[in-house]
Amino acid sequence: MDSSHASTSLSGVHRARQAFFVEGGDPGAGLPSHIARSWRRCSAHSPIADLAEPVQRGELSARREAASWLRRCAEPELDALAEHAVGQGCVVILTDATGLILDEVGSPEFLPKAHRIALAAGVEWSESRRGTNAIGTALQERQALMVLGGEHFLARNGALGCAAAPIFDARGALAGALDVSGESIKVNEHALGLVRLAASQVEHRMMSAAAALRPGQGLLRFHRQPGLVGTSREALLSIEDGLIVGANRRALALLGLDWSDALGLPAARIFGTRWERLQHAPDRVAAPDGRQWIAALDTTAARRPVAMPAARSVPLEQQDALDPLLARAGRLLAEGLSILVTGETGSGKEVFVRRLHQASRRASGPLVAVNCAALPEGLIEAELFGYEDGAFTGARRRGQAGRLREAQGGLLFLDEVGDMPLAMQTRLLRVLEDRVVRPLGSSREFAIDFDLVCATHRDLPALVRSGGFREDLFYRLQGEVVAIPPLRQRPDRRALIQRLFDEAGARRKELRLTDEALALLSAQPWPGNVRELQAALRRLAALSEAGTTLGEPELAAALSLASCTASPAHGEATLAALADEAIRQALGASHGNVAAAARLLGVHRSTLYRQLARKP
Ligand SMILES: Nc1ncnc2c1ncn2[C@@H]1O[C@H](COP(=O)(O)OP(=O)(O)OP(=O)(O)O)[C@@H](O)[C@H]1O
Repeated sequence: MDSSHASTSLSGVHRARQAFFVEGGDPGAGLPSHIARSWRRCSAHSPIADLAEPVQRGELSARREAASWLRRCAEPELDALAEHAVGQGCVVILTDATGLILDEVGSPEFLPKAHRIALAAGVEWSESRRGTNAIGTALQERQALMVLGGEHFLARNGALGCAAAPIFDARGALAGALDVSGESIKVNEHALGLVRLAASQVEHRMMSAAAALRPGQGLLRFHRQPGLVGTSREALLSIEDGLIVGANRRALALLGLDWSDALGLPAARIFGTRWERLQHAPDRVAAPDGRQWIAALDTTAARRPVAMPAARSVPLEQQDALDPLLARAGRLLAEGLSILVTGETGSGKEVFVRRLHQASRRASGPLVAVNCAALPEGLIEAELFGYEDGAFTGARRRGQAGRLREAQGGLLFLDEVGDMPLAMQTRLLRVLEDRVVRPLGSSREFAIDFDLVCATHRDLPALVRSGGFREDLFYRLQGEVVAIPPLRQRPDRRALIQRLFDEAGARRKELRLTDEALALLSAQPWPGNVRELQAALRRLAALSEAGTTLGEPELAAALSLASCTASPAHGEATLAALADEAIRQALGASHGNVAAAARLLGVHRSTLYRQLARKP
């Protein structure tokens, strides 16, 4: 906004304040619509205190720790914006998703003034606490915007000018906001453009660094312009098992989708089946709808040791009921014990392991995940222990270090360890005892050093009793057993349902759940646990009209839920029969191809293998 525009709007704002605050009427047309909306929201709130206190220092440290991933990824942008801010006599601010100021840098001349109006670390600048202001209003409106002078709800902030942009994670949840603040006349469209660009660069960094940490996830980078692929202006999609599990805003803008449409969509729907053959080098792809893209796929990131930027503790997910388990497992892991994570399918075992790694002393090392159930028996040995040149004929001629050596200095995650063949168990035990590995066909041994976490949905003690799992390996693996509770038993399931619903598109569409609807959802048996819940909530959000409040009838119309009074045993039996029928149909439609059937069903391949193994 140039200064002439600013002065015109100044008189407009003056009239609007008079109309709204003095005469109690409508602010009128002279005011940007987001400001008028915000004023109305603020006057509906309980009175906003004129003064604001920062949270206690200990609380601020905890909030910074909780947002450490965001802070690390935002550091380069904060530095770059600070250069601009100092020159302009402004400050740059990073907040968390509630609007609490985590970091503030900038002009020594403006900082003391900023502090006088509580624009300081530890103060929450949400709309409900500070009235209309760029941070709180940008978070509320989910868009970059400016709030200048008298547009602030509180008169005491009337000399201030702020431009802020929200920062989103790959699933559309708010992660925080970036803001430039100064005297009103110093903040203009240029500052707004800078924070908007900086926020999208932070999102790009968060998403590409997180994808590199997530085993089994591919990062599809694309654009219409070849020169932009590989830069921070590219569009990004995270893909797991053929389904889109994350997107940045550029990807959504290019595809004309929003998060609730994109998440869960098969990547083939957008790029055709050709996307699976994409490589790291950008290539041309013709989409089924005729559009042309330049795209590249990073799938190797999780396979090779990944250097995270100086990561120490990076709790990617929000705090939840599993935190005490996480802290305990982290301490034992640091003492060199192995952790065995058990839990039903979809309960969040892999998410737990990812968080454990990120909070561990080995967070800057790789996280290498091996799904023992998904590997064909003949290949598991080579995959784990590696092989020397010439150990195989044909296509696999070049040697390979093996997953154990790839995990050097980091964490090795053996998923579905209960499905490991007995011969492999013997070999693994020897490697763990001796801490050296000898690749197939090699005469050399390599020292190994990593933390070990295993997971299984199977009853390992029962397997040991039936001779399917080695007892000595069992004791070696379970330094500690962490049992992830099924969703139906989690004490925080209401909060989890609410959070996942918000992330599934409900916040954006302003959808609300009544208490009864929340109770009904939390009373469901959810045999597929968080995975099933997530899919149901996405469906619910997608099918609902924006702005509606959803009660039991709306839920019943959108989802086929077990009624609260149905006995769990009956509910589970019916669900099992439904699941069997769905599997039969999906396998038929995909001509027996299990990976394709899993994609059709929207479940992980290993889950389907397991279901099939269970069937008589
Ligand atoms: N705390 C959480 N917050 C958000 N999403 C979660 C959480 N826990 C699990 N999920 C989601 O639920 C799904 C299943 O989680 P995950 O893969 O970790 O389960 P799992 O127990 O390893 O499943 P399986 O045994 O079938 O491999 C994933 O899409 C994951 O993102």
